[in-house]
Amino acid sequence: MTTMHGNHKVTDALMPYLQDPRLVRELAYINGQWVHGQGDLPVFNPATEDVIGHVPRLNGEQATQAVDAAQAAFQGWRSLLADERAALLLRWHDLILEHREDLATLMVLEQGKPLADARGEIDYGASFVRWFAEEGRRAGGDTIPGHIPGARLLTLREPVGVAALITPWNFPHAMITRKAAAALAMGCTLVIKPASETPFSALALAELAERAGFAPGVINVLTGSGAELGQALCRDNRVRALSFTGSTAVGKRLLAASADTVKKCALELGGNAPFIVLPDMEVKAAARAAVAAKFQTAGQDCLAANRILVPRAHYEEFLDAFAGEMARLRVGNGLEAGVTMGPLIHRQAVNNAHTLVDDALAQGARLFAGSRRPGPGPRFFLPVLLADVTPAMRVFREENFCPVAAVLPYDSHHDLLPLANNTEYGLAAYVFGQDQRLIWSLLDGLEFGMVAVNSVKMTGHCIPFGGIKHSGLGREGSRHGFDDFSNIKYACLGGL
Ligand SMILES: NC(=O)c1ccc[n+]([C@@H]2O[C@H](COP(=O)([O-])OP(=O)(O)OC[C@H]3O[C@@H](n4cnc5c(N)ncnc54)[C@H](O)[C@@H]3O)[C@@H](O)[C@H]2O)c1
Ligand SMILES: N[C@@H](CC=O)C(=O)O
Repeated sequence: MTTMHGNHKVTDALMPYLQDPRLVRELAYINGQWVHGQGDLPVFNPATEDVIGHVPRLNGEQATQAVDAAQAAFQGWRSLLADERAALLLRWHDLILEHREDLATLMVLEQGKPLADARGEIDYGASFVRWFAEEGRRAGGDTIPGHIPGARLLTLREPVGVAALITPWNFPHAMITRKAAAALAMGCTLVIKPASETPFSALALAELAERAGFAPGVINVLTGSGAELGQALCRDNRVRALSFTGSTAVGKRLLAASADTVKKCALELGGNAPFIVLPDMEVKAAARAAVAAKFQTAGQDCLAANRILVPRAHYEEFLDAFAGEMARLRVGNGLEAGVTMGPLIHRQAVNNAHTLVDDALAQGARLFAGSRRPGPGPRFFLPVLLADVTPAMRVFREENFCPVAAVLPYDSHHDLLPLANNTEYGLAAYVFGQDQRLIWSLLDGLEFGMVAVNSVKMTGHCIPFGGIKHSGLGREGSRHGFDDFSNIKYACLGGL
């Protein structure tokens, strides 16, 4: 059922939750128009499995129409002064924060994370919009001390043109703004394809961008099958940059599909973070940090501590402390006060979690704490602590992306780098301890794009976020965030 708000159809399932129901858009956004598709896709609340709304299933032809619109808008957008683009971005930023509560509530309803985490993501996502609005004012080129008599040498930093952004469901707001803000500030125009599980966060961003005054075609949002729409965007030669955040498997397919059109490809892919506890680390503090690093976003986080390495001398003590901290987690509907861990995104994710635990137990792991009983709904998985994990187990080799903690002992610090680096992934790693010599030895030897020492919090608008190996290409945020959306043009002015 729906209710009209002006010319705005809003699903009744969401009405009671929002101050501004017009933020809910059940249509895709192309060239400043809200459009239907070839049928509709349901959007589910993962905590209750209620259908909270529908979005259109667009086809490849409509993806091409979106690229048409972005291409048509590009010259006008890039020709604005950096200050003019910045003003629009800051207006968008302000509108996002003005609607923080509604955006966070909408995120809980479609993604499931606790409301406090959703509010945090809105703040995190908005911080990229402000950051790149300001950085865009300083994104110039260089002059070069020359080697050619009578010539002056310089570089110009130029927007690539139309950028396609394909984003995941686990951070349905911030993974869009982290890309979109950099691309827009640089002068690119956008075609955004959010995850089908969480389209409303993306469409609400488009609604607020429209209110901020972005011209038609500058920002376009497609809804529908990732495979169909993604392929259309990859094949389109006018799309000059593809920025993808998602699984390594899909990222590899998109990289291959972009080869024929030689696009700039930025890939933010999966992780398999080691969490290293050094022998001089206070055990209870290490356990508290490890629980926070493991169960953030119910483990559905690219930065989640996937493998926890503990010195054998403190092993059982750590397991007890970890179990005690894990027991404090409150699993439930993200809208309920006090809930600290929500559901997984779909039933398949729950099945995957059980399969990982079964595989580990079959190979000798210990179920040290936690329960295999059902949670408060079909998409819930209660936290589990596995001890005596080995590199032979899937829970060690794969990105778990669920609330299953995998802990293993080590005997010597010489074991740490071989264990930590024993993965195809290379996104993030954690080290907790005081021995500076050992910390620096690990910092030098860890094959990861980001290393956090004595801190679970590592991410933010000002840091170069990204991985190496099979965790991706490129960096988002920081001053490096423009690289994936710009080209450097060299100019040699001779005969002077
Ligand atoms: N490195 C990072 O910054 C980062 C951040 C968040 C999530 N992730 C990773 O994302 C993964 C979880 O997100 P997910 O389940 O949405 O990933 P996913 O790869 O299944 O989907 C990501 C996006 O790609 C689209 N997609 C799916 N198949 C496609 C195809 N064949 N062609 C084009 N597009 C396609 C989806 O619709 C979605 O929009 C995890 O591996 C996680 O580690 C990484
Ligand atoms: N937590 C990550 C998102 C990955 O899942 C971030 O902060 O970017």
